[in-house]
Amino acid sequence: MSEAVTFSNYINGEWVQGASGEVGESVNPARAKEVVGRFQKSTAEDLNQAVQSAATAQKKWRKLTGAARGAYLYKVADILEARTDEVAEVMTKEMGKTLPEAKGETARGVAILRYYAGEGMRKVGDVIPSTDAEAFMFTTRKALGVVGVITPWNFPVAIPIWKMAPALIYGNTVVLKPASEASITAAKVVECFAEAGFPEGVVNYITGSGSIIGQGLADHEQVDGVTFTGSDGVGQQVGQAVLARGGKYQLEMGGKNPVIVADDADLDLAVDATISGGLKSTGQKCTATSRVIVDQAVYETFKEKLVAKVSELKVGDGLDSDTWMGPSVSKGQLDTVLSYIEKGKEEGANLLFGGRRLEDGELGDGYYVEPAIFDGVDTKMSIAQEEIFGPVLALIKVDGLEQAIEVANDTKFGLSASIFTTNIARMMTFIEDIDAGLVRINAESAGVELQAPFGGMKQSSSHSREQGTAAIEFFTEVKTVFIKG
Ligand SMILES: NC(=O)C1=CN([C@@H]2O[C@H](COP(=O)(O)OP(=O)(O)OC[C@H]3O[C@@H](n4cnc5c(N)ncnc54)[C@H](OP(=O)(O)O)[C@@H]3O)[C@@H](O)[C@H]2O)C=CC1
Ligand SMILES: O=C(O)CCC(=O)C(=O)O
Repeated sequence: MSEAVTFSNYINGEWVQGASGEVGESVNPARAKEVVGRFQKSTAEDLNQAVQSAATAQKKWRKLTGAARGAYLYKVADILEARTDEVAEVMTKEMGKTLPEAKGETARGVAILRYYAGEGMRKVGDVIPSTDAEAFMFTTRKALGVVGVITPWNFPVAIPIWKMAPALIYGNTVVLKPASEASITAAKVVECFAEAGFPEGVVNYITGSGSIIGQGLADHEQVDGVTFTGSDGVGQQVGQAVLARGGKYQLEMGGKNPVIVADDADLDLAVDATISGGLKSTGQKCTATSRVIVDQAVYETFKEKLVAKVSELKVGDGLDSDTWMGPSVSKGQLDTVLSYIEKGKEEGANLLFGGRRLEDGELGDGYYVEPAIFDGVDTKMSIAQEEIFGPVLALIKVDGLEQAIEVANDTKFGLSASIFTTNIARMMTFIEDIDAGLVRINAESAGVELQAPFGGMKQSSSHSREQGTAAIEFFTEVKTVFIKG
């Protein structure tokens, strides 16, 4: 075993080892022999302790004023900001995104913490006129209680924070179970919470397998709400388990996000946005562009420009300053991407560019794949329907906006969608007819603003929204109060 640090669980204000004594390894996808850190393979008994400590702490935590809870979040923000370089480097080493992206994500985490710290001072209800002249009616809100937070590896700082910060500000306590592949980055985030001096039990962090700890949170009677981001298969399982015991759940799952390039589009802008939206973070975003729906009048020109620019992208270790795109997060994810590339070819699409595993020199130690561009894609093909979570762009030729929107909507997902056009009537038609929670005009499909609602239609989400003021809807319940004098 190498000298990599072993991280403990954080339960009831203390860093504690799991009952099994077993640890898992988190490796660097850029150099798979390098262990970034070790994490506890926790048991149901450990989980029970974490949930108990959260349940006990919640009674006092919810009695604090919003301003007092916000003061803790402001402290975490300052601590995380001061540790940005360290946290970002661990993130790049652990899940592969480039260092500038990792720093940007950490800065986003800081901004989210400050936003929700401020929410502690904002209104939580409304006065509603009663039909009784002697009565006073208003709404107030109550925290859910204990919230289970199950997060993926692709945004290992921003996603845990955009779930934990609103949970905490509205008076809930939290048990975080991060993705095993990003457990070490999550531990760094939790260190910032620990350093901020939260009362014991308010924030708990427990690592281990999804099927034991994640499923255990979904099944646990004392966990009042579960917020999940990850694959649609696991999301549905989590939702059903929580629903079966009468708990509240929120699911953020996959995407198969289209960009439409109309015949009047600024093609250079559309090419840049397709590349940024589709290939940044190695295509591992639920908001990543994966279907590129181009009007036949500009198809050939757009395709040439796209291939020319993608062929210039440098793939390598995210820590190297000249790297544009890092590795896939794991061997499993790389294999998934490569298998979709094979499937695309088998189903008759034309692999126009890339799509090979990169193994020359030092790249051979990591999980690298060339960005892939498919031409001649039919909307029924697997690469046009299933979430790949890799740097694969599927070009689909259409004739006019009506067909473009029809193709764009022809999927079970509905997270984000963008269009490139200079025509305002087309923009309005797109806004009206596209089935997506995030509608983007002349902008890439990825990238969300923390103060705005985030979530999708159809099978992308549980028809709920995260972030911004929308978060209060999940993390609290409304009480309608009627007072008669
Ligand atoms: N919407 C998004 O942002 C994301 C989508 N994905 C999609 O999912 C695919 C697979 O990625 P993967 O990481 O395996 O995603 P998963 O859905 O398996 O993992 C997401 C989180 O759920 C946990 N988990 C796993 N199994 C269970 C379970 N039975 N009950 C409760 N929690 C569980 C995981 O823990 P553990 O890591 O320990 O298994 C992790 O914390 C990707 O290829 C991509 O298509 C993935 C990540 C993010
Ligand atoms: O586009 C973004 O910045 C957010 C993406 C996201 O939430 C995800 O991939 O899970």
